[in-house]
Amino acid sequence: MKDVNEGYTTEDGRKIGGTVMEMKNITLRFGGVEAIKDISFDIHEGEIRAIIGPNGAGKSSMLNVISGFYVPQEGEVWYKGAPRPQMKPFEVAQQGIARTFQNIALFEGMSVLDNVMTGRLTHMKTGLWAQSIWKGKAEREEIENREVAEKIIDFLEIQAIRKTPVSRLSYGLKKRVELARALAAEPAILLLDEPMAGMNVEEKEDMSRFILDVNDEFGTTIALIEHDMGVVMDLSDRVVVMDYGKKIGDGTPHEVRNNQDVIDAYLGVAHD
Ligand SMILES: Nc1ncnc2c1ncn2[C@@H]1O[C@H](COP(=O)(O)OP(=O)(O)OP(=O)(O)O)[C@@H](O)[C@H]1O
Repeated sequence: MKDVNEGYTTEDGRKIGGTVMEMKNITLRFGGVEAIKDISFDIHEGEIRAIIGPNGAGKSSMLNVISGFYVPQEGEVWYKGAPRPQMKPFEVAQQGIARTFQNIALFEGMSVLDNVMTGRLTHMKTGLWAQSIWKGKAEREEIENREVAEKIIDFLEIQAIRKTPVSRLSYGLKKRVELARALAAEPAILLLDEPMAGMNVEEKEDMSRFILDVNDEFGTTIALIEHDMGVVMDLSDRVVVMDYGKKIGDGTPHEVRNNQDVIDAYLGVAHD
């Protein structure tokens, strides 16, 4: 049942692996509204894959299908060469798919470090019962989790605020802490929901750099959604373009930018 394609080489000479995830003929309806209409695309190991489209195009719905939050009425999600059975979002997370949210979803009263540690939950094997009878194992696990969290905090340059409650941070830093928490899960695929939304130019540049660094340093496969086309073009290896629930373009940023359907869709709507 393997359905893994070959890898490819990007325009700037980076080697990308084979298919790690495949959306096959996905249709998702909310009552009479078809949010996703028969869409297929793949995500390769190690690439940065963007899904873009104007407001209401169906991007969030697609991200929610990937993360297991929505179950499509038609189509299949294939992961690592096999169809993924219907599962709950936490089970999808346990399979190595982590995400950030468009509206920051951090524990505001907790420190940066504690928030990042919550990203390790899917890796914690020792339950409360085991902890009470086998303290050593729980302690070892705690130390390992702490090491991963600290490594990511260093990598994203947030050491100076590791003890600061999240409520006191700027918007841009909160977004970076959210990225840190998702990375703490050491995901195979990282899903970013409009990572640059609401940011100023400097914050956008910082976030772009960190996304590229994460992909480069950890080899993490990244799928992100964004409605601002400009933001993702420099960042992405390949781009899917959605409009009114349909896929209207799929290819390298260069190919997509020169696609007439994409140009029309973007010229036809107001942007913020
Ligand atoms: N839970 C829901 N119930 C009913 N309709 C929904 C629901 N979620 C999304 N929709 C509809 O599905 C369509 C696609 O919405 P979606 O949020 O996926 O688009 P989007 O591209 O992410 O938009 P944006 O850029 O504004 O976030 C829209 O018509 C929307 O109104």
